[in-house]
This record gives sequence, C-alpha cells and structure tokens, in this order.
Amino acid sequence: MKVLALKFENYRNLDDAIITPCDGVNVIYGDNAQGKTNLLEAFWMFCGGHSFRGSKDNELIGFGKPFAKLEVRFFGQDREQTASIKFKGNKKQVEINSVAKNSAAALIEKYCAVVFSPEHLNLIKRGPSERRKFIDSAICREKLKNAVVLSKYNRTLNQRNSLLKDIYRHPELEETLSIWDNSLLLNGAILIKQRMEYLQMLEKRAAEYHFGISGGKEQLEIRYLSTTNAEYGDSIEQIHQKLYETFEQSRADDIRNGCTTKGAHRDDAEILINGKNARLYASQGQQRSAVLSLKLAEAAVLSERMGEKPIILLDDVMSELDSKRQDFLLNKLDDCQVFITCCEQSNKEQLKHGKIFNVCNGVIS
Ligand SMILES: Nc1ncnc2c1ncn2[C@@H]1O[C@H](COP(=O)(O)OP(=O)(O)OP(=O)(O)O)[C@@H](O)[C@H]1O
Repeated sequence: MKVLALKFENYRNLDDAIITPCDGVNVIYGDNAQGKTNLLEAFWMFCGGHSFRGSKDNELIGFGKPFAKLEVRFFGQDREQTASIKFKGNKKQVEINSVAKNSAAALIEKYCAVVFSPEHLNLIKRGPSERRKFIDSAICREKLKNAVVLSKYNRTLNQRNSLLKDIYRHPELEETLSIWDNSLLLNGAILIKQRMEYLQMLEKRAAEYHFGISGGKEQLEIRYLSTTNAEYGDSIEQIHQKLYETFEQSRADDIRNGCTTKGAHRDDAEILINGKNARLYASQGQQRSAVLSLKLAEAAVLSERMGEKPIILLDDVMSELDSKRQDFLLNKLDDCQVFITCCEQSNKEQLKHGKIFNVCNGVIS
C-alpha cells in the first residue's frame, strides 16, 4: 500500500495543506513541538480512526476550529482509492471511495500501517501485559474471528474471577466453576496457539531486521513463556489438555487468591539479544533497535498474511541509535513506504534517496 496524497484541514496545529509523499523513505524534519508527530498521526488515523497516542477525537481538532478533516488518496488492493474522516465534537464521519460508512472500523481492511512511537519501548521495558497486548492486537488485526476469541476469553475470565471471589465466602459455589472453565479452556487453547504461530513468524522477520540494524552483531530471539507448559508445535487439543491439567492443579490457589492464577492472561514473551533477556541486560540503543525490529517484523508478517505492504510510521526513532543503525532505517527500508520524524540536521543529510518534509510551526514545506 502507498499513500499518494494526504490533505488536512484544521488538524491539530498543522496549516491546511496537501502533501504528496514519495514511494520510499519520507523524512519529516523539524525542531521540537512543530507538528511532526501530528503529521505522522494523520497518516495513521486511516487505520480505524483512532490516534496511536490515545487522544480523544475532539483533541484532534485545531484549537478554536469547528471541525477537522483528513483526506487520503492511496494505492491499495491494486487500485487507487480515497478515504476521508471528518471529526466534529466526538463524532466522526467516514467515507471510503466517496461512500459513507457507519464506522471508522470499515477502514481497517482497506488501509494498513504499522507505527513505532517511543511509548512502544515499554514492550521491552515493562511487564508481560505490554507484550501480550502487542501480540494480541497484531493477531486481532488480521482476522475478526481472532478478536472474537480474545474477547470471549477475557469475558469468561472476568466471570470466573468474580465467581472465585464469591467461592471464598460461599464454598458451595465451587461446583459451578466448571461452567466458566469449559469456555476458558477452549478459547484459551485457541488464543495460545494463535499467539505461538504468530510469534514464530514474527521472530524470523524480527531477527533478520535486528541483524541488519545492528550491522550483523546481534541475534534477536523471542520465546513464548507459557504458564501452562504449552510448547511450539502443540496442537490446540494438546494445549487444551495442558490447560485443563494446570487449572486442576491450581484450583486451590485460585480460590485462595480469588483470581485465575494461570492461563493465557498470565503468559509472557521473552525477548533476548545474543541470548540475554533484553529487559534486564540490553542498552537503551539495543532495546530501541529490538522494538524497531519487532515493529518492522509486524509490518512484514502483516504484508505476508494480507498481501499488502503496510506503510511504516516511525516517530522519534533516531535518538539513542548510532549512525550505522540510523543509516539502516534511512536507506535500507526502501521496499516499503516509510515516514520517519527526526530533529537532527545530520539525519536529513544521511538520507540517500527519498523526500524531506520540513515542519515549522505547523507549516510543511
Ligand atoms: N488540537 C490541537 N490544536 C492546535 N495545536 C495542537 C493541538 N494538539 C496539539 N497541538 C500542538 O501541536 C504542537 C506540535 O506537536 P507534535 O507532537 O506534533 O510535536 P513534534 O514536532 O512531534 O515535537 P517533538 O519533536 O518534541 O516530539 C504541540 O506544541 C501541541 O501543543
């Protein structure tokens, strides 16, 4: 997929304009607080209509303006297409190819992008829930039915946990636990299988990117850490059986703690650089390179599974990277359309082929 043109009106601090990026690497350059991330966010908004910064719709509208509107012309699914989103108050009006849509979710299957922002460093720096969220959201983006499995799992987990709290006070309720166990086992086994399959694909691509970014010095690995002894290659039935055995063994603990202590919601993925846990041992630059590799790998897997290369949006990636790693991002990713924000003049000068957009006080030149 390639963006051919982006038009914005009253969007955050950006001056109204139409910009036409190149097919390869586009550098968005400027000092702090000029509107670089705002521009990157505008490219992202067509992936379902939500900001990657978690902003509310009305925060996207330029101060004192009645509405904001974004329009994109892009090449995707072998043809030129258009989409627009108008934000007014907390409502959005979405059109795809001049046809009004009920929800911005309709954009998901048409337009695809992967974004890296500094908050994604939490993928390595923080606890297991960040990594589960990353894997689960990637899986859910691929198929609606994956999202259904995850939502059923979470719903049943909440219901089982409420029951566990009640059992503490009313032990006679324990026999009703199996009502929730059946659904949790089934959806948990499917979810774990999907995650493992996804991680195997992701690891292969991420290791290639990390090897490239680090100039061939570092080996990246990702391991699924299961609380139920599930292993790569297990069938759904085998994972189901392991989950069943784990639930049986941890039932007393679950009742004592008033929550489900093991299962897909407690699993993790360990990220290793040269065999060592990246969270504990990697430098800032190595952690940043690893997260970038994961994000680029996410884009590669998405393009293999959906048959469409997503655009890649990289916000503030250059800091903490040495010039060889920066060179990789600026000059070796040109088989995709890439947008990279940066503040350093030297990054602009490093770009061999591509387009540079200067952003100064919301004005793009
Ligand atoms: N709804 C809005 N209307 C007008 N201005 C806004 C709105 N939302 C944010 N801004 C302003 O946009 C400015 C630019 O923000 P942006 O995050 O794009 O900066 P940046 O160029 O990426 O800077 P940095 O390099 O520091 O990350 C900020 O000063 C912010 O106050």
